Amino acid sequence: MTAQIPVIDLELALSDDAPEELIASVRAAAEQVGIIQVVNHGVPAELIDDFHDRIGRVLALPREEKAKLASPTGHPYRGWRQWPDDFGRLELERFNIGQFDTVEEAKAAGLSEEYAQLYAHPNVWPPQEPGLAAVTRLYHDASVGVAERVLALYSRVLGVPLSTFPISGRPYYTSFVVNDYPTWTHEDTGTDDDKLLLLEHADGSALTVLHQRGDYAGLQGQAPDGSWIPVPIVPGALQVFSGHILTKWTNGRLRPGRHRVVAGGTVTRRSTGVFWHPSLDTVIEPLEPFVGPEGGDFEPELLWDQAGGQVEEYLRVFGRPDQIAAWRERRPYVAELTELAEA
Ligand SMILES: O=C(O)CCC(=O)C(=O)O
Ligand SMILES: [Fe+2]
Repeated sequence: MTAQIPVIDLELALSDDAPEELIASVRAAAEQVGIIQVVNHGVPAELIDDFHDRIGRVLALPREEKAKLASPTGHPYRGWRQWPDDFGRLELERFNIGQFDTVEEAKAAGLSEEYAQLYAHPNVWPPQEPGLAAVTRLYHDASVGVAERVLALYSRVLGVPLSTFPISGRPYYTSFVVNDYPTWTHEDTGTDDDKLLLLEHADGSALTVLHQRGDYAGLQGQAPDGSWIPVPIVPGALQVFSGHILTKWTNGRLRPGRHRVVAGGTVTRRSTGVFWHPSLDTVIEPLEPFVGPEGGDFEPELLWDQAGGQVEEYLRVFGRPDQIAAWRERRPYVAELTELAEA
């Protein structure tokens, strides 16, 4: 059977009378692709629309207004940022929101003094959208609820109790990004590989819950044979990617959902990702039901060791010299673009 990214009725799949074919399609997708689409997922459509309308108004502001929304300390995962390609052309615009606004808020949620320092770099809330912070919180929490339910579904298809996964009793670690992709205005070779706006990757999360808007299937998920499966825009659906943590937990039984974004369409494509992880003090390692006598295939790693150094690692691999300088000097960074897109 060729690999597929099924659209799953989440409530039905979690119910006692879930049809066996439905469970089988979830199992096949989780084992082969690591991506599903879910409907009947419990996030109200009005909440998704409200969030997207608000963030959409922010992203539609003139560039000089948006430049004021860059992280004041040059943090690559806070506030607004444009991302040029190797030719200096706009490839992706992002708005990142940290899980907590302040160190104090992080500590109140149960983070240690050390871990709470991640939030010493403040979020940037646009003054033009006073309600955005509250709506983001609701949308974030609802997306986390989807991740929890999908993990419950995956534990069902794997035949293990949900309590196998070390997620209870401590605060989750999450990150949050809005991606805004320009339409393609350059030469079209007719090959997807030549118009990638986000290169192929799998997320570092346990699960990622993603909402997408646009007028073409720009998101693609990778099949086991390396081919790419378009993930169409299904009204009301959310996409759920398995991240590296889920793969490590299941000792490779569940595949990380490799995905990429190809340009196209006639309107700006937009997506919002909520990256869901266990708490920062979790040692990520293959869990007992998935490990045979020969031991696990992955080395244990404290999540903090990855998350705490994420900015440095990101800048080491992808940072441009002026971006790195801005971060070292704790000042805002706005990328230079060769061709300035409208607004
Ligand atoms: O825009 C998309 O559909 C995917 C975004 C994504 O993969 C990411 O932000 O990690
Ligand atoms: Fe991703």
